[in-house]
Amino acid sequence: MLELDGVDLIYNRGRVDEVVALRGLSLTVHTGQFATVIGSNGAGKSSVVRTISGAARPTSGRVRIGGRDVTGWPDYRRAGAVARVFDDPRAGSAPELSIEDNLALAMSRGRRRTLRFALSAKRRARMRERLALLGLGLENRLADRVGLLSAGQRQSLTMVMAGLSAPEVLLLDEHLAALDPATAAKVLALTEELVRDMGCTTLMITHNMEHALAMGERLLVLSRGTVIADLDAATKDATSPAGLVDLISGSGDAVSDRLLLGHQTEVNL
Ligand SMILES: Nc1ncnc2c1ncn2[C@@H]1O[C@H](COP(=O)(O)OP(=O)(O)OP(=O)(O)O)[C@@H](O)[C@H]1O
Repeated sequence: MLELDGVDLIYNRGRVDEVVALRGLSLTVHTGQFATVIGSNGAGKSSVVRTISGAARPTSGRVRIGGRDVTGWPDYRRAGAVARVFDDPRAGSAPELSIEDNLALAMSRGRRRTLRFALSAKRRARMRERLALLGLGLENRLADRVGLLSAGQRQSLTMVMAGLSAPEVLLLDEHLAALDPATAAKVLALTEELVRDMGCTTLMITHNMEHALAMGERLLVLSRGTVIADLDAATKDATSPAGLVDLISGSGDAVSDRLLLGHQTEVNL
């Protein structure tokens, strides 16, 4: 279970350029629940992700993972509990290392295990099995350097790597944003499968209203650093992109171009 309790995050506190990115944000995401998060530019989506991953420390409030208070834990200490997939497909893997070595590192992430342990025959079989799920043939290219892969292949690999580290919380931080629409659709389908397979608590940040509505069983709408709407599966199913636009603009936030563009791109496909 992931819990944020009265979290404030203030950047540049006490300076003229002070920004309140999160204000009194409280949120409970139950174990295994898959929630999507949407909001306009500057709503606080990245700040939520950074607060959970440990990249940013809240100014006040608590963060708990699996009942443990991790508020004061830096990101490296949370590595075994939290996996984050970034928008940049290059960010999650080492280009000079082989697919196999990248996966081995992912398996040992946050644990006291050596690379040799990670490369046992059993582990290699598990890698192959996971890669085969992608349907990209990567299971037969274990020795290839990751730098040779396309953006979509690399982001898919990053997703598999995130799963291998067996995190309690998976943060998908606009992980489709840099992919072309066709590749994004493939990685999206894969996301659904991997998240189900991993069974971990998942937050997927997106600018794409269709994706926010279609994925997961809960939708959180952020505005000005707080949750302004928390839709359960049934309400989400009954909500249209136009309804989401109304929710966001009703909160006083401008509906950013990226939200609208994402919507139109999907509609035109
Ligand atoms: N490192 C930082 N220093 C100062 N202000 C910041 C910093 N990071 C974010 N902010 C500000 O905090 C607020 C929330 O930003 P955040 O990046 O969390 O929003 P977001 O919803 O992810 O936006 P976007 O969709 O545009 O990426 C914004 O006003 C932003 O300008």
